[in-house]
Amino acid sequence: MTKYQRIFVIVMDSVGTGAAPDADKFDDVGSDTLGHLGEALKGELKLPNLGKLGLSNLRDNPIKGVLNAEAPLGYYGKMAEISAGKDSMDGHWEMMELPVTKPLDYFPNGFPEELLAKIEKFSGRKIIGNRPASGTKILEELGEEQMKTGDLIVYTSGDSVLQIAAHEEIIPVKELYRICEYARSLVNGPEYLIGRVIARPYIGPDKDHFTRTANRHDFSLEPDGKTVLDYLQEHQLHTVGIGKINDIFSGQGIDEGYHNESNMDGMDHLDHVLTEDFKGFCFVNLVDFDAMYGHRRNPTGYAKALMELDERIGQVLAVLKDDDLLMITADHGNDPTFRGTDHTREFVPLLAFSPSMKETGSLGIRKTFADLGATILDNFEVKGSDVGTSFLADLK
Ligand SMILES: O=P(O)(O)O[C@H]1O[C@H](CO)[C@@H](O)[C@H]1O
Ligand SMILES: [Mn+2]
Ligand SMILES: [Mn+2]
Repeated sequence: MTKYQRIFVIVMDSVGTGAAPDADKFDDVGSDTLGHLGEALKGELKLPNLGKLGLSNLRDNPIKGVLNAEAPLGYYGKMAEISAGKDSMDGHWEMMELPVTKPLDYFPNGFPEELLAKIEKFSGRKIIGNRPASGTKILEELGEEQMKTGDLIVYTSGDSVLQIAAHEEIIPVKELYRICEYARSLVNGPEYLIGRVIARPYIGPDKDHFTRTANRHDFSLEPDGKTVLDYLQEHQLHTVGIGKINDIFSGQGIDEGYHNESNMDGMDHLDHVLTEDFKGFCFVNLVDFDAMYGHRRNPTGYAKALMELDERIGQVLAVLKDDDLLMITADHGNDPTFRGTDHTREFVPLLAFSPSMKETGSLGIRKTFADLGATILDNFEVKGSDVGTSFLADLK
């Protein structure tokens, strides 16, 4: 029998909770997004609702400012990742029981000339940049040049991403999307296999005033197999994607999709979906933690965004029905106090709550993010790929 009618999963993008067992392979030993945020905020990181759900309980050492709940509301644990990379796509696909086992290509020394030449020919524009960079820093360096020449700014990071930044008034967003779509078609393998081509539009008069807009668009690889979303859809269960979810899965397996302008806009969409009557799964991604604060190595902004979310979580808890299940997690780390500006290979939190729960407790350390997807399928009695292990029976 279906235990929960509606399952909601909120992915707090990049909110990791301590270096993963394989962090050494990623040069991320010592990273801890939540732990270091607590320290940076010197006790001022107040997360009463996430705290009640067990956000500190799931750790060996509590987050400074976030007390261990004596009686947590629900179940808590943490999950390790088995995917080859530490990008959003790896994390989300793995949650949906499709871990990325083949390492994707990344380009620490920039993209090959031959690939860029094709993009230049297609677009009729020259390419500048072509190196790993922070997306805001590279605008400071090359944005004004782009405004004069109309060249494309191409850059990457430690992830498998090809990012194209373009001033909206110089290269219209539609044109940028067309160029990105073309670039996407060049990197679906076998020669080059890149996780995401990302359009990065921005506006502003000069280098001190450039801001990136919500017209960011991620062109992801299409999932190379069935995900939990597909299995649910095949069984007439409703699937909703809020925020980057639609992009991350190339729309595959998603019935209803919402684009987010910000974390709070994403929570507004969730509030709306919470009023809908359906049987199925709503998957929410909140990207500001990552894009606005993690990569920018800004702990204060990161903490403020978490506190804003915490307040909204409180409101969500108040409207959940007995046959709803809410799970909160993350897709990787992005420790804003760590060296560099890349994601960090970390455990992610796992919080599970339903008003109907009679007991509370630990879900332990899960070996893969796929346990989350396995639990969702188990709930709806749908058979999937069996990559993960369901913890449905533990939720009492
Ligand atoms: O520095 P910005 O442009 O935010 O880019 C970051 O965003 C990408 C996608 O999350 C990461 O790979 C990193 O490059
Ligand atoms: Mn992410
Ligand atoms: Mn990121």
